[in-house]
Amino acid sequence: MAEFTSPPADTCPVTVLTGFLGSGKTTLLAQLLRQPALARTAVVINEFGAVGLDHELLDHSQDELVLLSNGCVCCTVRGDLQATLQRLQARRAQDPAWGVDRVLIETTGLANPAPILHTLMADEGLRAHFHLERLITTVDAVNGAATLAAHPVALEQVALADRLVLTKTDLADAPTQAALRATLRQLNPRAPLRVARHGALAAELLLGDGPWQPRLNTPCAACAAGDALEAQGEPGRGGAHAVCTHGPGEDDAAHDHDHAVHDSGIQSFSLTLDEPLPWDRFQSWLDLLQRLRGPDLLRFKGLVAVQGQPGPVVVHGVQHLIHPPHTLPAWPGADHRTRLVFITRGVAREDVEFTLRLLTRHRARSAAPAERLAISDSSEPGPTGPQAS
Ligand SMILES: Nc1nc2c(ncn2[C@@H]2O[C@H](COP(=O)(O)OP(=O)(O)OP(=O)(O)O)[C@@H](O)[C@H]2O)c(=O)[nH]1
Repeated sequence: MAEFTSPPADTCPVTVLTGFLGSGKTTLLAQLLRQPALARTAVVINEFGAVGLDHELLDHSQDELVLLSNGCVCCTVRGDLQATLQRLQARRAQDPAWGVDRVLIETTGLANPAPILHTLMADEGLRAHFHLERLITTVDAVNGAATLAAHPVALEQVALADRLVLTKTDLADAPTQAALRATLRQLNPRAPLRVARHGALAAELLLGDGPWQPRLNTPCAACAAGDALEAQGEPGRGGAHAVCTHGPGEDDAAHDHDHAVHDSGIQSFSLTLDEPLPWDRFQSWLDLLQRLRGPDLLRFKGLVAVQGQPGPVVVHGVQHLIHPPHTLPAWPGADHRTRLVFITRGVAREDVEFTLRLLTRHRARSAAPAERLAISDSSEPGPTGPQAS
């Protein structure tokens, strides 16, 4: 079992920022990095898909930004995280003028924090130079309850946090928020719960206060969390909780949670298009895709090159919610092509690409795109959130 003693005073604090897909991690991070408390922070961004976009949208020195893409720091690119931290430490040692005195790791929305904590706490080489300061979990006020009920990894993210941040409160009504707050309190009674509107939150409310304090010799946090959900009449871990196979009393962090969470029918793919698109047709396609496959579109985001626009349109969708797109005055990097990233459950890349190309090139007069997408017509209601404008 890893020993959890106070970290040496001269080790560098590491904050892990996690939260389910689209729950507002990057939005919060962007706001935090504007504050003096995080001026000397190296940021490690982990993206599930092969194409990363978040790093392009963050206004942070590229010298202090590392992208780990195409895998998850809790499993497939865990070794990359170790190597990245070792490189950061070597740079800090060689170049004191670099001035980095804090590391912030934004995980993918599908990451289980337990193995990440284990990496940070059990690797002796890393422990000599870094200590875990905070585990911050964002929870989306609109999708939070459904996400906690459907995705065991979201329970882990909430249960292990020592700060919870409720996002998108501007989009959720008071009863929805009250019910979610009650659930979060039950899942994790000790973590202060903060609210961030469009990421706005004082860094002092999240950081400081000494190192992260794990609960030792308790049942797995997610198992306990699942039990709490069941007690509320929600589907908790039940038979569907595939995360933990150990018994009460084992140390969460001491065994490998390298489980099948990413294999349960969830896939990621990206599309790149060379030619700028007509916005109205792109929007029609997005509406169709969302209407027919919304519940299975766990997350999509992208930079869209639009005909006649100097900068890209940024699009975001989270389950049934399409966030209002916004236009950037200029492209953030050298690549000016449309890039779309999808994380889906059972929506085939070929169908998404076929319908996108068909609808954006020729205004479809037949039902072909709808037929192609309506593999399992969800007959779910359309988006309840704000429509793309
Ligand atoms: N209305 C509203 N939208 C928000 C808020 N916070 C975040 N968003 C929007 O939610 C969408 C997803 O936010 P991100 O910060 O990219 O979420 P994320 O957790 O980093 O997403 P992934 O890591 O890609 O899964 C974006 O369109 C944000 O603008 C909020 O408080 N209110």
